[in-house]
Amino acid sequence: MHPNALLELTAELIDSLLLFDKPADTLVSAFFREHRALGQRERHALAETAYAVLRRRPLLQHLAQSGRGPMSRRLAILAWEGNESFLRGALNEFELQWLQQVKSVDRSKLPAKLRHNLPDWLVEPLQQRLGDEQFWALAEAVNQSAPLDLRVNTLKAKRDEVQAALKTSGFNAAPTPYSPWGLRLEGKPALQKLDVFISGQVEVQDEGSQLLALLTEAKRGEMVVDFCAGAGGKTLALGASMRNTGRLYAFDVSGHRLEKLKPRLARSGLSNVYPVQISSERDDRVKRLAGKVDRVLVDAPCSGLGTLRRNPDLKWRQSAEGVTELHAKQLAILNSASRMLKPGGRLVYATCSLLEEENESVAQAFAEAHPEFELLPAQDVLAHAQVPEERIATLCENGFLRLWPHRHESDGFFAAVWQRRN
Ligand SMILES: C[S@@+](CC[C@H](N)C(=O)[O-])C[C@H]1O[C@@H](n2cnc3c(N)ncnc32)[C@H](O)[C@@H]1O
Repeated sequence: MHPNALLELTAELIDSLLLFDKPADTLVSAFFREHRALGQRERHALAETAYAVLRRRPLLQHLAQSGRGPMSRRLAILAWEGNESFLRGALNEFELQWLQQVKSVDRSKLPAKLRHNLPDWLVEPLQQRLGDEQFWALAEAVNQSAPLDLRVNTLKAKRDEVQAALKTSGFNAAPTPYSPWGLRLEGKPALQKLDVFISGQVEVQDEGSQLLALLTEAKRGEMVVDFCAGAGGKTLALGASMRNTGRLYAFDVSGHRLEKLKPRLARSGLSNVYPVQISSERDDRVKRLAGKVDRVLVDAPCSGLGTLRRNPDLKWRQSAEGVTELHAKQLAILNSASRMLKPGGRLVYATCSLLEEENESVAQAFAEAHPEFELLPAQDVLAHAQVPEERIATLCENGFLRLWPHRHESDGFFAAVWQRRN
């Protein structure tokens, strides 16, 4: 495709993303379906450039003011993530000079909000929690793209076998530092074509998500509920750690998300999973399981702010008011889900949010209302779960799991673990 045509298409995509009416990944997928002729490299440049605009929107909009022509084209030029000389082939004389001039701006002298590129409502709680130095490290980390992590399906293969098979196919992967199931790939190969993927030996799953399933420690023959299963990333990990025995219910209010679990289940070789669409957390099927379940994982709906590396649009689509509503929803789901546990049973509450309001504050409200649940320090649970002992301390704060993109190279996650007293 001619450079200018690709730049114009990129500007068109940016225009649609900046409406913020749908998730960016949904819009990008729909855009690629509409433009089937685009090659792999063109898609990469287009999507990465559009995501770069979402990541650094305040900075780029500020710098773009001095240019000419449609704003989305200026943003695409400034954020361009493809080949540099290809871009130059798309620019007119004015744009070439302008780009040169903008590149010479000393960005370290710009106001803080143009350097961290986060909305005010998010800056305050994060700065308060982390202090200045860590806050800036986090702001930098969430503006990078995330590595590609795989979880090895231990029902079908061992981690070192998959690592060797990937190497034979020309891909380098290293064991993840914390999860005993994880491999981190170099680059971003098209996995769908690889044998290890087709045969269900691996699934794509961020290392942080793997740690949530590890905290649940689902065992052979147990009755387990993944209460907010979605497309089943954690369900698959739980089913494998149950060695395909017992009963694993995958609940979710979204039938559409549960549908996406089906092909993944087929690849995984699991036959102990029962997907169930519930109407709400108060569904009769939830009530019927009261006091019967060994382990419940509540991977609650949340702001997703721990996944900003993958979903940078979330910082512009979420709000302080939205987070307050989520807190109430999370507590309601956790309360309902907790009733299913039998004495001695384990409850895990998790989010991929960075904010205390969705994390410690929900855990604290739950604990105050439920003295029948005793907190199990996350560091003790992780020590059982084959996470390397010497690394566990860095993963936990005040007895909770707390993962941060700038410290752990994973998405941001929180988890609290309780046991129901006898
Ligand atoms: C963080 S996502 C789950 C991701 C999933 N566990 C995974 O590993 O891929 C939260 C899920 O909660 C579901 N959800 C929202 N409200 C719910 C409710 N009241 N009861 C159960 N699930 C709910 C959403 O549909 C969404 O799929």
